Amino acid sequence: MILTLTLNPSLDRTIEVGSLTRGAVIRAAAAHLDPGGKGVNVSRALLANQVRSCAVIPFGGDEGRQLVGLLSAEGIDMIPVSVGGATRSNVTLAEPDGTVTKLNEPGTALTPSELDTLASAVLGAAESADWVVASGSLPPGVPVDVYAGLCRRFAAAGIQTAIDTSGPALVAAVAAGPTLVKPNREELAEATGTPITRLGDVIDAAEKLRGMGARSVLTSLGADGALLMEDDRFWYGRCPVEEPRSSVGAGDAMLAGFLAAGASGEAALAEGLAWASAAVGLPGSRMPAPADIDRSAVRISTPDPAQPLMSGG
Ligand SMILES: Nc1ncnc2c1ncn2[C@@H]1O[C@H](COP(=O)(O)OP(=O)(O)OP(=O)(O)O)[C@@H](O)[C@H]1O
Ligand SMILES: O=P(O)(O)OC[C@@]1(O)O[C@H](CO)[C@@H](O)[C@@H]1O
Repeated sequence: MILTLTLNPSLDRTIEVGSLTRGAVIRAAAAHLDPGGKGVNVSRALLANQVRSCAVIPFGGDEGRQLVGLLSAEGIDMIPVSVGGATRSNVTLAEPDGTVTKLNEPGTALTPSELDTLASAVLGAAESADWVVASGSLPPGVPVDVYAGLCRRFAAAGIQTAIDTSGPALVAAVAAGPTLVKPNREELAEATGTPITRLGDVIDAAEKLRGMGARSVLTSLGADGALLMEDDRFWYGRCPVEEPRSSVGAGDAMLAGFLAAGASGEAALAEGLAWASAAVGLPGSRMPAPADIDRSAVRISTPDPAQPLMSGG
């Protein structure tokens, strides 16, 4: 079973627009509402592919009740912890060429006692978990070492941990020795203080992150694919998408596919890439089901360190 913790979940509203013009009234072509937050998405992708998972989330206000309702309707196994503040809403503006612009609210603060309740819920449920995935930003006021503290407790109990966060929370968690981290290009550059413009920079920075404490590093590189580094070995892969619709949640789908396939080596990287590109071809932050996933387009190759990275970050 894979347990996920999302301290800052969201209602994800995706609005499809023809183009973006600042200051204009833009008439939307379509809109979608999805349950959101990085760990929530990992659980949704796992459920869609019949892999057991349980999502721990705080929820509050009308938005929080709506989030729990949407997750219940999807059949997600979850431990919702009621909190005083309202769950945030995040908005994505999606253009026809697949470009997405995201507006993420900060989220509402968790009190120390709410944080304790959430930590107890995770520690209790983790007894029957193979992995604990802690993902996403921290709401205001939550200490930056919260994931680090959990990593240490799980390591002592022999439970594997995967971390997908950014900034100081990522740096603190890495120092606590997680089994796996899943930065994107920007997060890897920030955590290591290294500019990343070529594939060789990703290899060097991932090695640096391993030196800082992470056991394996799965770096997602948008349209440039992903690079997995573990035990001094690395693999690079890509999976082109013919018609990108929304990359929101693609990194979460990648992490879910990677964990579902054993979380190590070329085969797990290939599965993560297949799930991620399937997510990119779907609207909003919809997670791919088996019928959406095409493994035939995945290409794993020896990385050329000089290869420039084309996608942003
Ligand atoms: N335009 C694209 N074409 C092909 N694959 C893509 C594209 N965008 C994303 N991907 C796939 O999705 C993976 C995750 O994308 P990205 O690096 O943007 O993750 P992320 O920043 O963690 O995203 P999120 O936080 O929204 O989940 C990439 O490694 C790649 O495999
Ligand atoms: O603000 P955070 O926590 O960094 O990211 C939140 C978020 O952008 O991540 C998911 C996609 O990965 C979305 O469902 C959600 O809106």
